[in-house]
Amino acid sequence: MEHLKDWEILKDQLINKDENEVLSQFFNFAFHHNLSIALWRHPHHTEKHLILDLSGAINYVKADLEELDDGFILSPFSDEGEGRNIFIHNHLYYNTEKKALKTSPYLNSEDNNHLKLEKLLANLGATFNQPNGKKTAFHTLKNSPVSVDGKSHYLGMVQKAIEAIKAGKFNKVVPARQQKVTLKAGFDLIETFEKSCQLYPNALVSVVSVPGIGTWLGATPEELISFDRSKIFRTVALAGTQKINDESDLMEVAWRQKEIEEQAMVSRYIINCFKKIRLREFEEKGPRTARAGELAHLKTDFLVDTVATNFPQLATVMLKLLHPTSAVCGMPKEPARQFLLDNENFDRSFFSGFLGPVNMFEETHLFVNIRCMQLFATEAILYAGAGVTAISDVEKEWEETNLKQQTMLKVLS
Ligand SMILES: C=C(O[C@@H]1C=C(C(=O)O)C=C[C@H]1O)C(=O)O
Repeated sequence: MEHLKDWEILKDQLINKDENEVLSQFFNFAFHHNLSIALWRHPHHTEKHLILDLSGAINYVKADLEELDDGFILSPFSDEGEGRNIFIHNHLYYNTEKKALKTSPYLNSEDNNHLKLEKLLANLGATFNQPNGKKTAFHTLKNSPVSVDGKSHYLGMVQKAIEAIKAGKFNKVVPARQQKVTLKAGFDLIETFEKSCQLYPNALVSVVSVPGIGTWLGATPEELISFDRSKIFRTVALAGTQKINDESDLMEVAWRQKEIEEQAMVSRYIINCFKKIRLREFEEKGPRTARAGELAHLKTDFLVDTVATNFPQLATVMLKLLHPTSAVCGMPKEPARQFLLDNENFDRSFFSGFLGPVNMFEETHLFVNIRCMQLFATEAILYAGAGVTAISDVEKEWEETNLKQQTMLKVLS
């Protein structure tokens, strides 16, 4: 195949280049050719994965994991009609440690796209021949959302939530808010991604950029579901927040009743989902304290052997039941979601949705999209929510959203 030859040349060009420059060139290429691109680094790992979708289309899919090819999924908080999930195909894969490039079998097929793809690959080769020097380009929406409510609106909403809980409408709700930040003059997407990787080793750090949809960057500590090569399913109950510093000993962190109950609700929610599908054999570990940058959370791990339980579609089934979890929406789910729709005054879009690699090297790792921001040409919108229960204090919940937004403010500074 002709293009494989091009590909080998490209590989030679990449091998001696600076890592950030290579990543930046991939984004510039995606921007100029209107292609979707995703870059991510797993928690506790150093290698970075990048995929490029050469189809030039926005692919909307259902989150049926068994049906999907290998790629990266980006899903909104609210998926009313289902099928609003965006899928980035793994047509082209780059790994920073192996310096390896892999093309999908799709590229070798003789279909109509073949010539277009060959041309794109040749162009990509040319991109790497040019000196970079410029900032990284990325897809943006023209207008950033206009309404960003301030503190008084948030405090009012939390107060209203507490009253609704006391009136028995629901047990917990997670009101969120936006914060608009002007990007500093020298802002660079790849440098910001790198800084996030360094600051947040326990997080899934990712950047996703899709034409007509925009660009999201985040460092999330919250795994929604994972399904690995040994067919083990995992999920976590993560909630309760307090500030810690770099030297804090996690064993020494003490929790108040409010956080203990709040997190127990998330655990109960997961166990109820298992009950609904009559799954009795699951392992539960925790809760214990987990670090997310300068924040501590309470975390319980759940694990299921899908071979032993004979439940190969567990990940897809649980994904539908779990999302949006009571960690980012509330409990029970429906009245909490309705409260958020009625009171938040903004579209959460992909905030508190989920994202991550699907069927990549036979593994799927989906995370809740928190500690993230939506990037525009000159500004970013940061998002954060806080879990409200009957014994919440309005000022403390506001402060908690500030602490969570610090995660991204720190990488922008
Ligand atoms: C909603 C967010 O985080 C979630 C809510 C938490 C809480 O209420 O204590 C803690 C961790 C996350 O599950 C966020 O970061 O915006």
